[in-house]
Amino acid sequence: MTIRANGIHWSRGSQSILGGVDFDPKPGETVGLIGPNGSGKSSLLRILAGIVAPDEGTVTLDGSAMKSMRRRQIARRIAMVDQHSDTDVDISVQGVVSLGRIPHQGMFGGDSAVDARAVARALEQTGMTSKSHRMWHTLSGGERQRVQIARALAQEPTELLLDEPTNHLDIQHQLDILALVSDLPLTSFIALHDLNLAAMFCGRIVVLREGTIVAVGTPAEVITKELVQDVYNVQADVGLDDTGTYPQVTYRRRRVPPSVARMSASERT
Ligand SMILES: Nc1ncnc2c1ncn2[C@@H]1O[C@H](COP(=O)(O)OP(=O)(O)OP(=O)(O)O)[C@@H](O)[C@H]1O
Repeated sequence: MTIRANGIHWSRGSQSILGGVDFDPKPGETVGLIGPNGSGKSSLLRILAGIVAPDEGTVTLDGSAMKSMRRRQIARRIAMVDQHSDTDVDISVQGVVSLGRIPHQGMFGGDSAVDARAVARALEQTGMTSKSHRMWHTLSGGERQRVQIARALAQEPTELLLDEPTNHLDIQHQLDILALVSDLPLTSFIALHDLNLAAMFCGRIVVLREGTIVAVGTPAEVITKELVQDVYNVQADVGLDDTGTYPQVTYRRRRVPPSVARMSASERT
């Protein structure tokens, strides 16, 4: 068993952000969460991570309600990388990644050899070993992203939640990080905007629109030209990759409406 969402509702003020989300992933599967801006992907990930409590519904971990679990218990299982991880503290790359070990340490610290091995492995997996002594604030955006992923891997979670993990990454690192995550023997939820990467690396795709799930299935079942048109209001062609394994989307360029085309550049901004 793994994380399960049952009838999740979450509102802020008068805005309903998640309106009844049910999802029951298979242990070990890589789930891609896709949907337009503001459709509720980050909110759902934060609820699944136990960071935010839903107004209605429950999240369970191996059948136990997460709200009845202690923070540390949850942190030993679930690691999350959100979109805006940052710190003002003067801390090295190694220091950031070592934070992932805290849930496994008791009052007097943990097994330092086990912790050091987990940190070294996570740095290696994310290609950050050579920068382990650099200070966090000197890193590029993509390097910071990889360090946050290393921190989550050092946590040795059984469930990994990643919110737009490929933001800031060059194409090589996008492919490497998603290949790494999809090969790990853990259940992962990855919010992604890139439908082609979602199709390549996720075993199942969940599509959110305005806080509700509108489609769930394998990439081939879900990523269709009709869905891209319906959910994103974009025309696209959807074929299969060279190996015939997963769908690949080619977007059609939108025609600029004549009224906008006639405007000068300064009027457009
Ligand atoms: N704490 C909050 N208070 C008020 N509104 C919120 C809060 N968190 C999220 N929202 C709103 O909920 C909606 C869903 O936001 P969320 O960040 O979950 O969407 P998303 O699908 O991750 O979007 P994006 O693709 O742009 O990252 C948005 O309209 C957002 O403004």
